[in-house]
Amino acid sequence: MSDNRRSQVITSGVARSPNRAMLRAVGFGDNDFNKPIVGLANGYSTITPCNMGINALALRAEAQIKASGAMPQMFGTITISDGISMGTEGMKYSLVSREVIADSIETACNGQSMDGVLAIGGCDKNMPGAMLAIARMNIPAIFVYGGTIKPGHYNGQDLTVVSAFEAVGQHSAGKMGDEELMAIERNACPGAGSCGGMYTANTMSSAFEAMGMSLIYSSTMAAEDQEKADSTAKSAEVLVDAIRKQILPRQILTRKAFENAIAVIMAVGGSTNAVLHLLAISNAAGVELSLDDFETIRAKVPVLCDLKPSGKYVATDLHKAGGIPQVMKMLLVNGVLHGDALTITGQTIAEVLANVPDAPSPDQPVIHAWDNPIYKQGHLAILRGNLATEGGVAKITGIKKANITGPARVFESEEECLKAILDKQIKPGDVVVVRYEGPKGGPGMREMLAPTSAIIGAGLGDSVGLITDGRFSGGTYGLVVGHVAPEAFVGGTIALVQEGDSITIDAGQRLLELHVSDQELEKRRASWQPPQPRYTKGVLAKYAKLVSSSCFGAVTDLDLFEG
Ligand SMILES: CC(C)(O)[C@@H](O)C(=O)O
Ligand code: FES
Ligand SMILES: [Mg+2]
Repeated sequence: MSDNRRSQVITSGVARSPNRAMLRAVGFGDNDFNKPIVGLANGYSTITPCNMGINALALRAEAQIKASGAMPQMFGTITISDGISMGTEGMKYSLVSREVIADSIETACNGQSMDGVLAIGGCDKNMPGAMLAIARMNIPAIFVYGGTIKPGHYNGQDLTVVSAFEAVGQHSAGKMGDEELMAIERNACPGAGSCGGMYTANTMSSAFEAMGMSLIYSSTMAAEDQEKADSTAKSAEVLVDAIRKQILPRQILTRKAFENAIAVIMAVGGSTNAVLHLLAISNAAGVELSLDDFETIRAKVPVLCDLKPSGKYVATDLHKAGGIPQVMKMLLVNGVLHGDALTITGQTIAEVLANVPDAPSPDQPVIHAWDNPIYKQGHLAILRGNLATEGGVAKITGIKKANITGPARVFESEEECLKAILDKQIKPGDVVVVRYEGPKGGPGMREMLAPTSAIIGAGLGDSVGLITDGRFSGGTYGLVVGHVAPEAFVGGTIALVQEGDSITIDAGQRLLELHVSDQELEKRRASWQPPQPRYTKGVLAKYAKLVSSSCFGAVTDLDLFEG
């Protein structure tokens, strides 16, 4: 079978003469029509440091695809930078952009019968967006991460953009002056690359490396380093080879691959968004995966890496300490990683990791030894209770105790909540509720980074809980529970909470409970009115109409033609 098995429908036979005429105009010669056509989904954008270095990588990939005997066809994919839109109405487009990116890559590749795709992305949604498309299309594919930013420096501290979010909280709490705030702002983001801690972008790049869909070591390389460009070229070569061998994404994206990704996310202390994105990708790949699988794996996997947001180091430090392969090898030798899962190179995970030492070097502080973890179990816990019958996701890091019972302080939006924190209306012991920020209600589950950073900045991280039907940034930590489902907009119990009601968050018991009698809740439910949708036209309205519960990944194509 030829390597251009898909693209021959646009390149061969008399009837395709007009198609070939078009392709000749973009550089095809007589000998090129039997070569595979490789889509190059280029996430380049100048709006954000996360994606501004990607065009150079895309050009490198383009040259290598050609050199490897295939025909690269570049197209752009959009990006929404959470760091730019955070805290504004625009942030509602963030999760929505994941679907737009997936839809656009699927549309470009399937609409033009491409034989494979190399996707390059930098910011949070580029990665899951690309992987959704890859899983849906099931054509040979590889993901190339644009790379992490290097840390900024100020006063002997390493900075990331989240330092600036936390500085706002400290500034409002009167603990930081204007000058220091400005110095942090000026130094937080020193160049190109995705937000530098173990935030969402670095979490998802690590997950994809663990799943075998990116080359090893590639997910923690700095965007600006030469090795990033070299690894991009290598990725292009590996992809063309995978097209020849017809290694398909669904052979790689198996249940074992998802379990491996979850294990790595726990070990590195990754973002809550990974829960949402892996559920979404499993839906696209046709793999059974549920919230409970995260709990099962969490029980077996310790947090090994001391990384921001709650830890000390950034992704480039993890890279120097041995990167994701070192973490994976530790998980493998301790029996919590599937070594027989396939990678895009055609080798198994165990084969790819063969030369990685079983234990990390004792001369580095980032990756702890297996028997000296940061936390004995994973940090992403799935909570349930009358407030979250479809589950909620807690991130338990950086706090002294993982439970709180206190009075509800109810806010109908992120803005209202942030204002109350900055106005010092939130007191130790309070449980903040931010609702109508869910997949349908927001729509789009905004990330509550400004309120959670303001809580940390005000020194309330250990004494105030926060629950929301929205999401969190990878930069968030504290006593926080997101993805609370069912969401307020569809009449979930979170909609029925009243100011002053008692709420328990207990990560140890995995409980999220509203202490109001069933009878009283029934009464409240009977008088609850669904609110008007915030958007009735355009992409936010389309998303709100189609989107599933967060417990299925907040996807737009869950059961479109069922029942
Ligand atoms: C702005 C950030 C840090 O990128 C955030 O959006 C995240 O999810 O990690
Ligand atoms: S805003 Fe792009 S990775 Fe953080
Ligand atoms: Mg984000």
